[in-house]
Amino acid sequence: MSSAAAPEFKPFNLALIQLGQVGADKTANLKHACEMILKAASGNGGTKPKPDLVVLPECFNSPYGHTHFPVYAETIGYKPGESYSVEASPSESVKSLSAVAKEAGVWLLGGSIPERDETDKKLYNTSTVYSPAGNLVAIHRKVHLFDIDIPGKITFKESETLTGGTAINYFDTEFARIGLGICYDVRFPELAMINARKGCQVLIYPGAFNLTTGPLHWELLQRARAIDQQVYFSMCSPARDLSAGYHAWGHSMVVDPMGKVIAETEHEEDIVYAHIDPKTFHDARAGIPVTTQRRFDVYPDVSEGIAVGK
Ligand SMILES: O=C(O)CCC(=O)C(=O)O
Repeated sequence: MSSAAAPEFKPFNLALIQLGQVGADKTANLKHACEMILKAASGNGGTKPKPDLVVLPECFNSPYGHTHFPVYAETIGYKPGESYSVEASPSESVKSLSAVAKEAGVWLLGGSIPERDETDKKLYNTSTVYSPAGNLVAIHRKVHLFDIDIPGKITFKESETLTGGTAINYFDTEFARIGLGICYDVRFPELAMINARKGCQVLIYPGAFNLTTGPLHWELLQRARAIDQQVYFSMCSPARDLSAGYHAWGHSMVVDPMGKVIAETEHEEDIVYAHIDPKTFHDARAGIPVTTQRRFDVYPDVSEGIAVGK
């Protein structure tokens, strides 16, 4: 995490892994995720450009549901601003993701996993991010917990076992500043707004919408966040598994700063590739200059005084 000026936005290639086969066996889930990361990083065996950044979905190492979180939770022990040793990490998932990021030579946004904090004894839904050298460089704990009740359709209560994170997070690469969020976080424009104002050119949220809200809101919310912040916006979902307790919508996608969906898949396991072009970002902001037309004399700047990553 850096509070310095954002890196110059350069073209890069992104790959989203819409991961399937997420079952009860965590070691098998991790093994499959690592195989798919290597496949994505190879550009699908050379048919696609090698990605600079690879992304996994929300809750990729365990079944999704509040009863599973305490069973699968791992201690990570990452503290922003402090050095972190992957070798000494108590987390099997951190060790595996670090090793595969290094082997593949890519930035890796490792979806999210249930995390147990040994200090406050609480559980979080946490993303971890790795550099191509395999260093753990950032985490994001889902801020807004998925507690909804649509009678006859879907009732879900993450807060039965999870606690919401208290920080807004991004990470810097040599090609962009990337803002983080997880799934339900997309419904809260303030989070995206703050990261965009802090210089993020790209926002990526691992997510797992469902068959009720997915068809209505998954694409709409991403296009809304892309347009209102004039950033690239992307969400990476698990594949749909109708034999699992939670049925994910799938449709992992990438939206450009004009709100155009530039890459998308259906609901099976797949890898979505996208080329991220800063020209679209600069053209959107030059042509529709809302980023310089804000009226902070009429309403407050929500990013004012927010320390990202703290
Ligand atoms: O916001 C939604 O409709 C779905 C959110 C969700 O599935 C999640 O936060 O995990």
